[in-house]
Amino acid sequence: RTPPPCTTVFRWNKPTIDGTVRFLRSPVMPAVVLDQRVAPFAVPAAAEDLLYNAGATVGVLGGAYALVRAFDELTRRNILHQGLSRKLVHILSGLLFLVSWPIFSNSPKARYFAAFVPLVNCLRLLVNGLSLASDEGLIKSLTREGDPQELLKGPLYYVLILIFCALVFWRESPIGVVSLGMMCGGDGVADIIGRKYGSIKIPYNQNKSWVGSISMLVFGFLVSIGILCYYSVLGHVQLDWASTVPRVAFISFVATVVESLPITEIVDDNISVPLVTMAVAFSLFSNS
Ligand SMILES: Nc1ccn([C@@H]2O[C@H](COP(=O)(O)OP(=O)(O)OP(=O)(O)O)[C@@H](O)[C@H]2O)c(=O)n1
Ligand SMILES: C/C(=C\CO)CCC[C@H](C)CCC[C@H](C)CCCC(C)C
Repeated sequence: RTPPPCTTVFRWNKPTIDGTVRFLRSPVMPAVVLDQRVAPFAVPAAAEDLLYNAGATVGVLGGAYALVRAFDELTRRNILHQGLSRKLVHILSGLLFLVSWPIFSNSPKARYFAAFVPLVNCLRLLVNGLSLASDEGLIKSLTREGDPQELLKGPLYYVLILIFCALVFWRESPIGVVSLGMMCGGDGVADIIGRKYGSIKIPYNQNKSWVGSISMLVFGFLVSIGILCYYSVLGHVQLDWASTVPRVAFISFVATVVESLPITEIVDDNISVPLVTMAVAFSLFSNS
């Protein structure tokens, strides 16, 4: 069948939802105009979409592996303390995962390809946490004391939240973005700043400090707004910023209060912070 006579802005074969191989001008990538009448052959869009997303998954998996290995190496060489390395992996993994979401296609199935990355890491954590294997680099860069069973707590909850946000909220909703912004960006920075400068403790929790909580509030808010701007520029979300900014600020405040509570012994921050953030964000954004 002769392809329709039309001119298309070519964007690296990023297929679209309705099955046509229609290309969108990207604010990020250079655009090349291609006349489909001279296209050498047409690959079914579904197959092209699958190959495209599979490639993106492999690339992001490689990035995840490289990130953990890099911090393992920095810890081995005593360039970074193990605790700081763990927190930096905590911050960067989730935020870079969010940054990677627009790489995937516009297909409704793209979120499953993205979620496969934290799923693979979830299996790595389970296998090593149950001592069925022993990836010393993984254990050293993701645990406080080098105990493999630590992988089955904070890190495991962390990747499960990444999977949940990718599948349930994906790029179209600010809820997943803000939840991960507060869990990864906010909580991670609270630890780093709080440990170093947190001499004035919070009255109701002597393990947390004012400067740590304020750092979480500010950094978590800025990261969430930054990622939402990034998604907005790429066309994944359309937000009324006049109402979005105060809503994200309020959500960040609530998440920070929850993180400051003396409940770590009962529920891990990697569960309480994102779940409360999701609940508040859902109530504030679901009617918009
Ligand atoms: N609002 C906060 C949060 C953390 N901290 C500092 O960071 C340390 C670790 O914080 P916490 O969030 O409890 O870390 P964990 O979640 O237990 O650490 P991990 O993520 O490594 O499990 C605290 O003891 C404290 O010194 C702080 O001062 N103020
Ligand atoms: C130590 C951590 C949490 C405890 O508070 C972080 C655990 C990190 C995971 C094991 C690795 C997760 C990788 C991401 C799913 C994907 C990152 C992709 C990006 C391109 C680097």
